[in-house]
Amino acid sequence: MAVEVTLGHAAEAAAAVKDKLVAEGVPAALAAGDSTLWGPEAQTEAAIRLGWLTLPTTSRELLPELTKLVERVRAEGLDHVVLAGMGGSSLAPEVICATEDVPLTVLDTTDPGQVLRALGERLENTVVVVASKSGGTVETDSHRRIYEKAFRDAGIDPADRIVVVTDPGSPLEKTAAEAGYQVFLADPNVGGRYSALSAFGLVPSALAGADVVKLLDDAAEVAPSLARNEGNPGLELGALLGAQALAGRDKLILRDALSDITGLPDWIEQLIAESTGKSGKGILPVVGADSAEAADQFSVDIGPEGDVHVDGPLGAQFLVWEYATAIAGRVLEIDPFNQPNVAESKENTAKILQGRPESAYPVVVDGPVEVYGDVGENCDNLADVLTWVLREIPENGYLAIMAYLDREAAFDAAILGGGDFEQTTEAWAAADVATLRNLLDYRTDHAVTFGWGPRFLHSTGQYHKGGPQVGVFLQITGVNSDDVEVPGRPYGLAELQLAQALGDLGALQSRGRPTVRLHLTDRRAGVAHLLSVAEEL
Ligand SMILES: O=P(O)(O)OC[C@H]1O[C@H](O)[C@H](O)[C@@H](O)[C@@H]1O
Repeated sequence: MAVEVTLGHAAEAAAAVKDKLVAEGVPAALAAGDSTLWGPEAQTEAAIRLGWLTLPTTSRELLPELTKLVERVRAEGLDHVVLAGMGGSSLAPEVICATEDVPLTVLDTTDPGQVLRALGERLENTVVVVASKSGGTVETDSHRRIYEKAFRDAGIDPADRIVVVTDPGSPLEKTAAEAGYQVFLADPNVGGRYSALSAFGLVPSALAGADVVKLLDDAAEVAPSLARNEGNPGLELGALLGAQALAGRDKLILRDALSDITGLPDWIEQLIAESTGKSGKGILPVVGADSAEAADQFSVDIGPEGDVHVDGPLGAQFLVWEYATAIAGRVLEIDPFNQPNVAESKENTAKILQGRPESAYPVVVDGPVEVYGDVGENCDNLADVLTWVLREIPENGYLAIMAYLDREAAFDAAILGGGDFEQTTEAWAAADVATLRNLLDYRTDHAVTFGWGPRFLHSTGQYHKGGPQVGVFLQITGVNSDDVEVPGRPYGLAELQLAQALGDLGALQSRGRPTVRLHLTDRRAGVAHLLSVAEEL
């Protein structure tokens, strides 16, 4: 089944951009892997970043070894699959498994409570995929160390339970070889966010029980159309994204609209934000909003409905969105394969971990919520602070909420509450800090994004620092009652989590953008207070 892109009211603007791309011979050149399409400065990187175009075929080489691994894991009754991976090393498997409704525990967090929950769940039946292209990502390295210790403490040999996916020659490949872990080497000519159909997408998904052959088949079916000038969904979509951004509609509202796919917007968010958000330009994906409300926004729905929509099976969607993002990069004249500003927050975090964060004093304390930052003088309570934050958003700007908390904490509240489906959903929303996005969105026409830290650092984090400097940043941290030591490191997850939050805050502040940190001195009460204040604004 192919992918259908319906452009609705946006068709005319996209057509002009598409005609230019066709006249320049771009569709066939991109499909053939031409690394010159993004200009001389981008060429060296592009030359080693176009391997995703052929993954629907080349990834099949992995299947025999992967099938054997799946059989072994099944035979041993290991039915709790944990994936430790950040950004491009976990976002695709999360969508694949959610879509196929097979359970996968994704660890892309440094929240001690969230990691403890995963550790506490059926360790004796657990297999862990440690996925990192670079092999040096601090979160994933920490998770590997933590699970190694947990297995050893339980009398389990980590070599029986840890599977590694990485690039050839990475430090993780070396560590894995020394430890005797099974290693799947990924294609090094594929960047992290373009790696959905590589070993990074396939290994954890197959272990969790997803049909990865179908994924490759669906992608292979759409691949030939990507060389065409007409009937090329990647070209249509790329021209649309580029045309909208050039016209000032650079906030992309992404919605799941009655598709069979669950959660694709979160994967697209990383692909588009990291690929386009640089050199003061870019497209900001907004996940969770109901509709485009302002002149700088436009909506694309995933599924068969909506004015502008993209419909088709998941494997094909991956390839089409990757192609479209590369096309949008050409239209916007940026390099869609680098992420020049991601390292900055990581470096700040490393510095904070080496020293001690400077102690700061809250400018406002409102119940279980402490407020840090340069908020206006007349801010006496949380309501004033939130109002100030909303007023600071400039024309064509946006608000980014970034929560370094436990992504699953609200599930506990919902389960504890009992009740039917509706009551459970309500209890969950009332305890989920992500609900703040909807509440603040309701108070402004500007785009409001929500990201879980440190997950978003590997996604929209690039855009916030490298894209147009029109963001206002609301960071949320919380007290940790538990901690998890990171074996072999002088810090635990709680310290790492706070250092990541403060490291990114520093990077945003250095750009002169308004930044506020809300610190919850009691997490549950803090979230409840924050939501009730936002509701009353
Ligand atoms: O797979 P890894 O090397 O661990 O990288 C995980 C993530 O790290 C960085 O933040 C990159 O900007 C992302 O594109 C990448 O997906």
